[in-house]
Amino acid sequence: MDDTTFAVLGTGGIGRRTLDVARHKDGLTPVAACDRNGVAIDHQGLDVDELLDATEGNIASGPDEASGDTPATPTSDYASDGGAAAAEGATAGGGVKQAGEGAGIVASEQGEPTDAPIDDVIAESDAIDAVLLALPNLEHDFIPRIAERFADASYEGVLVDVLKRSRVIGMLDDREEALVESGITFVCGAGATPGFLTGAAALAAQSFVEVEEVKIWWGVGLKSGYEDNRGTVREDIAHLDGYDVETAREMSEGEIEALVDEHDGVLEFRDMEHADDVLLERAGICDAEDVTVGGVLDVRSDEKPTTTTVRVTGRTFDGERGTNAFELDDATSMEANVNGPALGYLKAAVLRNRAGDYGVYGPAEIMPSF
Ligand SMILES: NC(=O)c1ccc[n+]([C@@H]2O[C@H](COP(=O)([O-])OP(=O)(O)OC[C@H]3O[C@@H](n4cnc5c(N)ncnc54)[C@H](O)[C@@H]3O)[C@@H](O)[C@H]2O)c1
Repeated sequence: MDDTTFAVLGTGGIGRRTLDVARHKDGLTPVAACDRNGVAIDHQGLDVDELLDATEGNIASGPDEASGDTPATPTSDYASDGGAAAAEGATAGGGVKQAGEGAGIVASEQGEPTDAPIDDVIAESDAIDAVLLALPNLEHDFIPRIAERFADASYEGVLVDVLKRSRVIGMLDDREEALVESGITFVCGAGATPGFLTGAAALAAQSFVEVEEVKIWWGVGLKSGYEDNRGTVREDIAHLDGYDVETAREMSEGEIEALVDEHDGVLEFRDMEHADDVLLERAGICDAEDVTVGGVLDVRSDEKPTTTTVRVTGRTFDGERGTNAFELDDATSMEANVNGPALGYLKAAVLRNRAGDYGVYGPAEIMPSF
């Protein structure tokens, strides 16, 4: 495969690791990255070492009145900051400011401050083969609206997101005509779950002619990465009983810490609204209602609190009933399991895009078909 130029929107916990992991994949050149305050663009290739050093413990995840994109609907883009309200003025790792002017990418020699980071990347998108969206999605239509903006600019290339919630997929489908017209191949939900584990379920289903049940159970230990993964933790809280995206978005950092304390740092989730269900249904593998997703997040230990597994139960053509299981090693981190697959799906999508295959795909569709 020829060299692929790519951009990362959002350089928080996930986006920073995307740049890091991409160095270990063949033929990927990062040419643009942005966060809520700034943008870095170099068509010859960004200096990833310098960018990662400058943003270590300094990811601009908190809100900043002057920041964000030039929003079509200001409240939505503001809300999509990961909502880390009380991170304003907070310091992390070596006392580097996390919010306000000077936070995030603008601390890099390659970064420029901007009021419209995403538009700045779109303006350069003629020379960008693929874009990975590592943005928070506390506003359901945030990522679909960004896809629309790329289509409005007649972008021809790949978009990949790592979103989690089922209902976003329908919003992308609603925009599919515009995406196809523009020449966009969009792979949605291409992180770990959904993403890697959805793809694993699609593969595990190949033994069967009828799938009865898919059970996804994940474990994440985040002690060392908690500061750098606040967006992810906040979005996960929205899946707890008694919480939703609105309440999670409004919580102050202190309230989040109190909630984490109440649970001794360990949050357990059952029946999460994760898009694995609709993504498996759209690939024809099973009904969405036959998929359950849950897991355990420990923000006080790097050890995974439980082993991540995918179990697919079904019937074979010759009348047997069985369960195929896929298990991740406890030594593999959440970041490794989101970014390896996200970049893998990105590369697969570039091949499709170059073949003229446009539209919205889920991770289970870029696998053997059912
Ligand atoms: N599918 C999976 O398995 C999986 C796993 C982990 C995280 N995620 C998702 O990844 C996403 C990112 O999580 P994170 O922990 O990296 O979040 P984060 O809060 O650490 O980082 C978010 C980044 O987006 C930037 N940003 C926010 N609003 C912006 C805007 N309007 N314009 C430009 N940049 C903006 C911030 O400055 C920051 O750099 C979340 O939606 C999370 O749910 C998915």
